[in-house]
Amino acid sequence: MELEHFVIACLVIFFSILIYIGIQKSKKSQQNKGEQTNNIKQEKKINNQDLLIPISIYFGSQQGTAARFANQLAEEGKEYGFITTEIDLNEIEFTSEMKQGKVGIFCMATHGEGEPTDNAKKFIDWLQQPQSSLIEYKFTVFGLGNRQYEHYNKIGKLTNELLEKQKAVRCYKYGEGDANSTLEDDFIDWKKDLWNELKISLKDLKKQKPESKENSESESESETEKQKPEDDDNKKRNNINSISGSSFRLVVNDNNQEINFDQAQGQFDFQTKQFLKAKYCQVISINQLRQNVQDGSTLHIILDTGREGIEYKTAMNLGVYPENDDQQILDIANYLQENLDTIYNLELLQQNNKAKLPFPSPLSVRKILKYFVDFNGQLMKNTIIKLSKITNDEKIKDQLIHLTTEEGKKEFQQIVDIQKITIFQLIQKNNIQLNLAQFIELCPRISPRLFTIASSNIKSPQYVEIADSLLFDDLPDGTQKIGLCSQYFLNIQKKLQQGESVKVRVDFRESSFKLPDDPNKSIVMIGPGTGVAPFIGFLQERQIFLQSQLQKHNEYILYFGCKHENGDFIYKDQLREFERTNIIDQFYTAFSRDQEKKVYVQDLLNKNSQWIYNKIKEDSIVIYICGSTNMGNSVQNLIKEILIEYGNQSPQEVEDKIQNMEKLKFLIKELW
Ligand SMILES: Cc1cc2nc3c(=O)[nH]c(=O)nc-3n(C[C@H](O)[C@H](O)[C@H](O)COP(=O)(O)O)c2cc1C
Repeated sequence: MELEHFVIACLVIFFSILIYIGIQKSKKSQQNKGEQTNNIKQEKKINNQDLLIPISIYFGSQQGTAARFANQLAEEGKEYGFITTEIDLNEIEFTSEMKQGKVGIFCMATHGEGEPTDNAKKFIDWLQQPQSSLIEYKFTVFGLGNRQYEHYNKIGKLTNELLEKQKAVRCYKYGEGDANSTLEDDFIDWKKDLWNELKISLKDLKKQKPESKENSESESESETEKQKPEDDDNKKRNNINSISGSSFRLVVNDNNQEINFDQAQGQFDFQTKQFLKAKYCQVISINQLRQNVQDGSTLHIILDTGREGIEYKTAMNLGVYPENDDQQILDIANYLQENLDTIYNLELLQQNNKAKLPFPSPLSVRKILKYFVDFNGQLMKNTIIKLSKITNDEKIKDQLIHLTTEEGKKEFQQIVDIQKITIFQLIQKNNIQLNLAQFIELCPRISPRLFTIASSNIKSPQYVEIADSLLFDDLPDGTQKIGLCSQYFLNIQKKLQQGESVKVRVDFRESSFKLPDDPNKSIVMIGPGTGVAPFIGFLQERQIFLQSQLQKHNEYILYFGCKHENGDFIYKDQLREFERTNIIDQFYTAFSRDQEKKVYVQDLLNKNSQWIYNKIKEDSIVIYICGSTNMGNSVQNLIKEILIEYGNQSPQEVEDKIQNMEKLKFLIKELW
């Protein structure tokens, strides 16, 4: 009997322990889940009624990342009860926007060689002058840069320093991110406490009443809904119930009339605005520039700018707006249960005069997907979070959120960095049901791809030439992923071969590569691979110049490098002809893999170090470096070593000398 009691007592204790462990485990897992959600949403939100402080989120962006970050902050800020508006720095009057009582968050990318983006140039100039309006203005800055560049995040840092110098008041710490590795994580880390700290540091600022202009999103949305009653049938036809935070909806247009891009009016997303300003050029030809394509492929593309309207300059940059592949567009339309020919009108949901449209309308599904939705780009955590809000399947929701957490970091890297999964693949894999408007809101717009023009406007004012080294990523399953623009040009090449006429949308941008004003200055051009492109234009120009000159006053020296003389020696015949006809005075070639010991352009340059030193000392040369950042950094380091060795100068003196050469445009770089 006693034994029986003892056994029962033991069992009770055993099961109690089991139950206790179970409860603790479940508590812990709930806590973990809570923590994950909190990580995403930050410490939760403030009451809309309490705080409606307007915050402007400015961006200096070239290719759209800073604009995307600004948009993300604007959406998040609204969730926290602020009245946030993202603003292109090119579109405002600074003195009236930036003054005491106002708040600005600046997302600033650095471009060129430590330069502001095109849309931030005027702002940086303005900020460098004394501005009394900035006294007591509240600000914070996040810089976007890439550590491979010498002037890492120069513009983010400069904006931050100048605002401080102008006696503006910091309301949150400065942050910056590295596009070479951890940009989005750096951004997430920086903004972790942003909204909660702003809540404290801005508490004394003038608030706006909820019913006044640019209302909070939920209110404006319901207002719009009130204005546009819809029956069920209509709702189905109009297809769209967008994700939370959505700014527009799509309504079927029965007139079947698409908009002509040149007549588009309204306020558009940063990249859509750039797209609409761009112009179409006819493609004349696309040919292979390499001798063999075993190791890769480089295409030579000739475009006709038309006889009037478009003017370009030698070695300018050309922005190409690639289009999505037709088969992919069809697959996506099928998945979204859309007909490619359906034409939609786009209607803003918010009564906000600063809201931006993602594309002009009326427009067909085909064209929306073709021109305005980047579904092939690198997946960002913010996109995955948005996707998790769309699915109703809790398990998938959790899996998606997990990917964006610290614990899911390895999986994220595997899926995004290694497998290079796209947003559409992720949607398909998880069988997530969504509509076209949701898909558009998930994806960024397509960024222009920048090329340095490889022709001279003096030799051929009507025709622009570029070289595109095609981008292929090897995937773990043995297949390859091809870059959007590479696929685009290959598709065009096929169409041309079939006799079709094709146009591409392009714009022209200033570059720092200009020939010296002084015709007596010699130039050293260092451009391995497609880095040789701007020098083709320079050499064409010299050819024309020398035809009318009896005597040369300077020298043109070219350093070119590639893997094999009979493989990837692009522009080979043209360059050899320039050499033969003395358009190039000295031509040095480094074929890195044609002999046992690898040789690069910097090795050849090193052999001529005494000559280079003498010329730098006399200020009689301009050195141009074009190509990869790695190569550019190695060449620049070599120049520093030469100055130290022959000039007997200290490292600091050499740094100053290099800076001065860059300032005087005796050393000009274009690296990517
Ligand atoms: C042509 C080119 C030049 C760049 N120059 C710099 C630079 O000098 N310093 C730097 O920190 N980052 C530089 N970057 C990196 C960009 O700042 C970074 O990629 C950023 O995320 C781009 O933002 P955006 O897409 O808004 O233009 C450069 C990028 C490109 C493509």
